[in-house]
Amino acid sequence: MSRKIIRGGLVITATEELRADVLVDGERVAAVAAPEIAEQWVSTADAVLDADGHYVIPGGVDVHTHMQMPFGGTHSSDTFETGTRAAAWGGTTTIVDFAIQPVGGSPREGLDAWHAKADGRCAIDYAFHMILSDVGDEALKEMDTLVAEGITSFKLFMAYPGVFYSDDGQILRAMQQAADNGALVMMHAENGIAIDVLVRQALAAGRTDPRHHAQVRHPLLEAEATHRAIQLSRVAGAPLYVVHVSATEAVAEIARARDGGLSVFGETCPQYLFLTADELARPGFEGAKYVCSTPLRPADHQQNLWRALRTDDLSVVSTDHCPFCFTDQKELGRGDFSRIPNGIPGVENRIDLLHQAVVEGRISRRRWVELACTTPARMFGLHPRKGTIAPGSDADIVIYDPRAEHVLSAETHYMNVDYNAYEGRRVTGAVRTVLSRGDVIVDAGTYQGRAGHGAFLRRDTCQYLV
Ligand SMILES: NC(=O)NCCC(=O)O
Ligand SMILES: [Zn+2]
Ligand SMILES: [Zn+2]
Repeated sequence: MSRKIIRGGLVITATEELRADVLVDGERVAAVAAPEIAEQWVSTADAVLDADGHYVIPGGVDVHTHMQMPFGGTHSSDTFETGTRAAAWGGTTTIVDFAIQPVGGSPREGLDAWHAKADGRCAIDYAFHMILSDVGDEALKEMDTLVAEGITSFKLFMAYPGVFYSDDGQILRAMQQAADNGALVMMHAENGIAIDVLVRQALAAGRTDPRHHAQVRHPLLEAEATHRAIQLSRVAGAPLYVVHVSATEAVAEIARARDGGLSVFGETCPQYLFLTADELARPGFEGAKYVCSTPLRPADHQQNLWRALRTDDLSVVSTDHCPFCFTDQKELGRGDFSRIPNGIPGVENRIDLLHQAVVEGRISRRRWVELACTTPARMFGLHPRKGTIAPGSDADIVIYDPRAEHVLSAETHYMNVDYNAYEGRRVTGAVRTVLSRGDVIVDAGTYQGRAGHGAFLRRDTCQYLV
């Protein structure tokens, strides 16, 4: 087993920042100690990684990705191989992707299909949530078995009628099951029935461009669904995690629930923090690159999202990485915005974008780590194995250069998609070295990882529940 020392860096976790060295023994962190104490490790080490002038942070945990996901007549363009490699380049060492129960099929079929896609192909460790798209007696029973297998969270959709949509009765039943088996229900909270009416009206009136995507997906329809999901979860006695929150009015619903002592949690994504609905109105069909749901919002929503991240009304920043190429996939919705495959790429850019928020004074360094690594790991039953740097944790570690500048671009990114949503944006801070379970997989611009290094993680249940 190889012993490595990471020397001279500033170790940042969600709770502290300290000048310390980190001893890695095999796949795990063996010790974190002051440099004078760590001095004695040097003679027994196989490698010393110099982190002078760098931050030493836990590897990122991205709990919302969609690799190779069937959607809108196509598949998201990153495979587990390309997507996890890109994640590694961007300092993320764990993803939790969404397996999908096929309509008319069982969650088990969905899980088997996702294992087949991911097994032997991932560069970093991975786990699955399960999307329930056909809630019935059998699927509800299977939830219990899946929890026992480490699939401890289930996403339901109040949007996309005819695709993933569940009605309120199905949602309530799934929540009741989760209240019994300890699973966490994740909600795509948009009123899909009302949205579909507005979509039909817009198309009939000839409003077919990408910018109408955000207009029909009204903030109040996000807020209404968020409110309804919270009330259903109260009736069921189950906790609730609302994914990709973008609207001020939806944040207010979550804040009110949390102030009332409910186990309700919110996630947002970099696209809602750094991009606005103006992107959808780009010339020609360019706006299609920015079609995702919930949609990008007008600029005034952003300051509320940032504030909610500071007050913990929003607790996690994930990417909802769901890439579709502009040239041949987004194209499917030319002339009808409702046919544009929904999703934005970002798994490679999250750590850098959030660091930019540190540089700009929006969040602290510890909050950066908490939002991107520690809380997602705790929320989804992966902590303390993932999301922190402590004796016994997996040695998933990023050595981060806080001063290096670089420009986000499709020319240089590793995601398998032909555009970057943040094209041309200059950021301060860059990943230098990435360790995944003790192995160096990225170092100084070279990739040393391999498909199949990443292992499937059986997760515990959410650690925020009382
Ligand atoms: N978010 C999005 O636009 N696409 C991925 C599917 C989902 O998360 O709803
Ligand atoms: Zn969603
Ligand atoms: Zn998603």
